[in-house]
Amino acid sequence: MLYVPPTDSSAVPRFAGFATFARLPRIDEVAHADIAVVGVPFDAGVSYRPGARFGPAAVREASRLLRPYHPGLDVSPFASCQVADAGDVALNPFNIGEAIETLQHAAGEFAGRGTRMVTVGGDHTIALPLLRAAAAQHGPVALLHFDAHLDTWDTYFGEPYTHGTPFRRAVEEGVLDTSALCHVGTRGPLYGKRDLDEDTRLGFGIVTSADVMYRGVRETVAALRERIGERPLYVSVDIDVLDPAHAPGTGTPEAGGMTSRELLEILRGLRDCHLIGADVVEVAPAYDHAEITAIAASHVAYDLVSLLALRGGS
Ligand SMILES: N=C(N)NCCCC(=O)O
Ligand SMILES: [Zn+2]
Ligand SMILES: [Zn+2]
Repeated sequence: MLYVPPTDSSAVPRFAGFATFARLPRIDEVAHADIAVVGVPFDAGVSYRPGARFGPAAVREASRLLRPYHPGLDVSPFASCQVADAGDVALNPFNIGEAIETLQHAAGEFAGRGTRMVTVGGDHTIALPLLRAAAAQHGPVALLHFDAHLDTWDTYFGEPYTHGTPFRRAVEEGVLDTSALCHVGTRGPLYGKRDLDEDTRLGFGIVTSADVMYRGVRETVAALRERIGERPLYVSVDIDVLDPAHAPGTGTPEAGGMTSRELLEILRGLRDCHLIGADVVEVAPAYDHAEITAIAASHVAYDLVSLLALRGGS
């Protein structure tokens, strides 16, 4: 099967032309997309620095240098199935509830067309509607949540739908398989010890940023694979899981984070898992330097696309 490839960077310089993710075709240029990279420029759910609404554009711009073969996974993701850039889902920036509904509906439409999504945010609020849509298709899903933060807090200023609360809502709504949930890269001060107790009660395991350092990537991957098993898996990557040295351009940075090398290697360790969808969120380019964060996020998205592509067009 021949798939519409990205623009050939030896024919058209990679700094020329429209910035689609990895220079992929737009979704309207292909008959069918097996995998779509979807931007969600939305940041009305943030508790500190705003700006993640500009994340998708920055990640696309930073993705021009990606190449078509992934040696770590031994896959050419754009040749093993049709991958396309679906542009952005336009959400109401003044109404979080409506924005969540709109994204859930859009994600359901991708699923209905047989297109798996790698979503580029946007703040972490968007994980909730994406998980709802994933569960509508697969039943409650396993979740690996890469983040400095738990994002299982209850409310902010009395509001239930924020970037600090999506995974508590997801558990309450029954869209997650509570036997297969884990945060990875957690660190930094909390509001109280109760945060951890409540998080455990919701069903989450935690591999902290320090655990990754002490155990190393191999042991970390083994523990995660054990927890996830064969279940349909959703991966949510908050770019602030990386140390601010590796991802300064984000809204709620915390010192002591993982390196981008650790994160990418852990993701590659998930090659045998049944990944059904993923997101990369919280890139806020206004605080970035030399595209460090956007480049890291573009590589994370490329790895997630590659993991999905390992299963071909299915
Ligand atoms: N970056 C995300 N998703 N959440 C951080 C919320 C931390 C806080 O405001 O206390
Ligand atoms: Zn975070
Ligand atoms: Zn988060």
